[in-house]
Amino acid sequence: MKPVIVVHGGAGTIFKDREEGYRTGVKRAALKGYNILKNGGSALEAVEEAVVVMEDDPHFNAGCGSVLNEKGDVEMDAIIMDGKNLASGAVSAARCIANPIKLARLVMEKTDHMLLTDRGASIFAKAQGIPEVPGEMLVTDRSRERWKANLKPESNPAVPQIDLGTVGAVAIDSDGSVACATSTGGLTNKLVGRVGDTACIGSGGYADDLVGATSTTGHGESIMKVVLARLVLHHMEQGMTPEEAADAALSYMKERVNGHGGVIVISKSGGWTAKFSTKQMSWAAVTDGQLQCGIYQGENQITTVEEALALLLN
Ligand SMILES: NC(=O)C[C@H](N)C(=O)O
Repeated sequence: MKPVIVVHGGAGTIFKDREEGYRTGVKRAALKGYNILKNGGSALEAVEEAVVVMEDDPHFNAGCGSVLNEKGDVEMDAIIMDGKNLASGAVSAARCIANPIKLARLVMEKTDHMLLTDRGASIFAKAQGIPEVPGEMLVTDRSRERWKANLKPESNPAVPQIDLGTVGAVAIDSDGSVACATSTGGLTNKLVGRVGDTACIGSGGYADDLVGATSTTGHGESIMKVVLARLVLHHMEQGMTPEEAADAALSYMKERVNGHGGVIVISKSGGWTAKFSTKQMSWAAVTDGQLQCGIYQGENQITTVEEALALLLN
């Protein structure tokens, strides 16, 4: 099987001055994951590392760069899933760690559980030797400004949600195994303790070697109502291509609950797509030595991996 990785940097509206940062970020993440796959690494490893790259990049709403809750704090959700055996691990309302996706993987591998939240996630992180980082280190000037602006009585609650920026990855490795990973700071000015779609299996992501894998982004409460990731896979089980399945699931979410978002999808045969019902979604994919990337509907910039690497290193 030819390895493939697809990543997203969130669905929503990306402001012009931030486009380049998003493009570079998703390309870097996809190349990192692809390199792992090319060297015989597993899909699970590839999606985790790709997500770590974006959690560490302050452009994205995950890890450093996460949006702030109503109290001005970062609380993060993340999930990882292995298509081989349907194992998954997740954390919600996780605080003061750099890479929630790593903690999610430890939940999967070191506990009998699938989701740890808030204080429990912190206790577990400490027990696993994950360094605590001061919450402030995850906060960018931009997220603080937006948080403050949204506290003003005249602020429009719909506006803060337009540039989302959750991150995710799906991959298939040379053994034909699939995996997904998704990580987010959630929604700006959310209530303390709000658990979003990202931490919930079937909503924020799903992976099954018998079908394929999906990672989602968008309005979490809508995604949870339609269990978006599992819905995409359900459509593929019924014979749809990744593209048809993504379109059908996103249309259903729009029509049924007026929800918008995006998905990246990979099938068990290596077919893939990146689709969104928002104005934009940053995404990148690597397969066959070729990197593809886009932000706008219908956009697909294609370069060779060598060209992309040369540009990124400059
Ligand atoms: N940016 C996003 O995708 C937000 C995320 N789905 C949430 O609602 O927590």
